[in-house]
Amino acid sequence: MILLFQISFITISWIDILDILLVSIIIYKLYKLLRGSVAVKVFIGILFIYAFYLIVKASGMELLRSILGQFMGVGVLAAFILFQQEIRKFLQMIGKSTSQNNSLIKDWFSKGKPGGKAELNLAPIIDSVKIFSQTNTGALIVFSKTSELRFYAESGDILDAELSKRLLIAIFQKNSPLHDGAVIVSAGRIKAARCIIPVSENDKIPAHMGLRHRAAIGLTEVTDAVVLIVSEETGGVSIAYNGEIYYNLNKSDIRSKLRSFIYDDDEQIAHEVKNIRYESLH
Ligand SMILES: Nc1ncnc2c1ncn2[C@@H]1O[C@H](COP(=O)(O)OP(=O)(O)OP(=O)(O)O)[C@@H](O)[C@H]1O
Repeated sequence: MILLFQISFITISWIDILDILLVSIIIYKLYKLLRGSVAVKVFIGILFIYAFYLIVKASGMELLRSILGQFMGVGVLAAFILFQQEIRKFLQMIGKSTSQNNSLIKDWFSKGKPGGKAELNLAPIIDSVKIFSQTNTGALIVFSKTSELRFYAESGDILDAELSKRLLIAIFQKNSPLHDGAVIVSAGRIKAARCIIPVSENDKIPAHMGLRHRAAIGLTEVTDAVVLIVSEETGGVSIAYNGEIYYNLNKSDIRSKLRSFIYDDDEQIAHEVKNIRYESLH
């Protein structure tokens, strides 16, 4: 092992630095994920007990070490049961960044080749959203990017139908059996309707945003999907992406936001477009 430096009797190597760095990143990511939820208190409690266990172990207190050791063994199992949802979110977050990197590599290789990315026809979406907004019809439309979102599509009814204004209007009509939940659009087709998507637990989401908006934000926290929301209450149109929500959008904002987020095009410029109400939830 390559020795880096020594502080009294402790020798520190590059591996130790890397080890500390990786553990700090994992703890920070976990804390960020749990922040605002009840689980954060349990997480901090476990961290304290573990730190205490390490001190007891290093100081050679055998009896206390063996008691705490037993507790830590059961504690790991208990943590898996207690944090089921958070662990799933954490793994989904890792999966999200991995699939984004894969798509970057794919895009890089497909540069210049025609048909690298399927072109989505935005006209039926913009036209139907205009009608939903004018008639105060609630709608939740998910656009998949690198993942087909099969898991979420299967929570609803699979349609695999051509994307059209008429079909979108028929689905979200208040007396339609498919109007509840989200529609998933993937590869330019309506994959499924009545889908259940994960609800965000972010406590920075304004109180006036209900479950429809929370679910839209929630899905974009764990996938790279873009979600369009029409409020049943106000007719207002919002777009959620990457855990953030952009609201009170007009027709041209909707078009430009959808374009920039779905095709990762001019994302930064779109961020700075004036008059767009943007809620930073991070
Ligand atoms: N987890 C979910 N997945 C998919 N759809 C959901 C989910 N939770 C709620 N919804 C949809 O949102 C509707 C309820 O919306 P709610 O009124 O609570 O939200 P909201 O954000 O206040 O929207 P609105 O402004 O339209 O009232 C449900 O009827 C359902 O269609």
